[in-house]
Formats: sequence, structure tokens, C-alpha cells
Amino acid sequence: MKMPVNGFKARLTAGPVQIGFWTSLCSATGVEVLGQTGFDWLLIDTEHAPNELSDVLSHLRASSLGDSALVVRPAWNDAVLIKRILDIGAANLLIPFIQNETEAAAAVKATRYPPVGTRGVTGSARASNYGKFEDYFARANEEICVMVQVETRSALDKLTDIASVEGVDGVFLGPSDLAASFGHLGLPQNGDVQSALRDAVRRLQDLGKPAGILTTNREEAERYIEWGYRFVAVGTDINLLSREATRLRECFR
Ligand SMILES: O=C(O)C(=O)C[C@H](O)[C@@H](O)CO
Repeated sequence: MKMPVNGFKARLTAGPVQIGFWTSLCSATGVEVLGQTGFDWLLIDTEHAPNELSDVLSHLRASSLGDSALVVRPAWNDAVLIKRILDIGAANLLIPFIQNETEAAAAVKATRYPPVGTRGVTGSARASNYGKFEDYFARANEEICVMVQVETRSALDKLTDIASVEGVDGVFLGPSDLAASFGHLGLPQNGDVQSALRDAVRRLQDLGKPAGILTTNREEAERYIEWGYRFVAVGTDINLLSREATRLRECFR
């Protein structure tokens, strides 16, 4: 049995814009439902959501019925966290808080088997379908997709170096953290932040590196796509649930 091709990674550079949805509710059932709504990718957050490894595993299993690719965000750029998430079968990672090319290279290295990287080896993990993917060791390094998150002013200054690291497949701009770093905590719509986001996508386009972003605002999402962002999360489960539940309740006041 062969390891499947990572369609999300293949489409990131060559295909249409990948529309995503951000999940923090720690609900495998939620992911099962969302996976059948047509989103190209679903982000499973373990940085700012209390998702443990076993939750991520449930999410991966729940997503197998749908068509959405799962992207998992580890809590930190940590080789052990990354190894464990890869072993349970995540193929797409979004690594938070990358500050320079050294940290980006470390993130990539953690996802690669030796001699290229430092990923520990097991032949019987879920990632290799418990050893049934006969080509897993030969192809894992090339199929795993590594996206890094740039979310501070100083990281923006090093954007070209970070994005140019071999093995970095995409760069995600974190509007909330970036806003905080610019001194505009809670205000990603601030003009300085928006200019930085626009400038960043231009620089990434020049390098041929796909840029990603998250917003819960439709007009903003459309603007980011127009600017050239290639993997765009256009909503979050918590925001959607809260907004729609509030709206529904208001209908019966
Ligand atoms: O800076 C950002 O924006 C992000 O990193 C995304 C946030 O962490 C996300 O949790 C917002 O809901």
C-alpha cells in the first residue's frame, strides 16, 4: 500500500486559493461535521486551545470521512511536539512564533527523517498506517507540509530569510500577534498592521512562497485574497457558534 499524495501541499503553490476554517472547540464531532462542508483545510489548534495529543488523533480520525485537509498547529516550535503530532498522522503543520531563519530551519528539521533532519523513527505509527505504507520512509520528508507563522515586527524584518529556508512551504501571517507587536493589541485592522500584511504578501509573492492568514471578517478575507494570500482561514468555530447562537436568540426576543 502506498502513502497518499499530500493534495493540500500540492495545491498550495499550484492550485487555487485554499479556503480554510479555524477550529479551537476541541471537538472531533465538530471536525467531522466541518470536514463535510467543503473547506479546503481545517486548522486544529493546540497553541491557544486545550487540545491534547489524543484530541488531535480523534480530529484526524474524524476528518477521514470528509475532504478537508487537516493542518495542526503545535503549541510551540518544539521537536518533541512536532514528532508526536506527525506520528499520529498529521501531514500539515503550522509552526507558531518563528522569529528567524534558524528557528524556521529547526522546524523543518524536526519534520524530516535523518540524515536531512532529526525526526525519530518508528515503523509502526499511524502516520505510516501502522507500517502498511511501504513507501512511507522514502516519501514522508517530501510529503509533509511545513508552514511557519510570522507574528512579530522583528520576524517581519527577517521575512525573506525565513521564507527562503528550504522546506518552508508557506508563511502564515498572524494578524492578532502582529497587531500586538505593533503596539495595537486587539486591533489587527489598524492601518500600520494592514500595511505590514500587504507588504508581507508582496514580498512572499516575489519569493514564490504562499502566504496564509486568518480572519473572521468576510470583507477582510476577500481583501486578503485580492492581495494575494493563498491559504486563508475565513472563520473560526468559536466565533461562528457564538455569533449565530446570539443571532438566533435575538430572533425570539
Ligand atoms: O496572531 C494571530 O492572529 C494568530 O496567531 C491566530 C490566533 O492565534 C488565533 O487564535 C486567533 O483566533
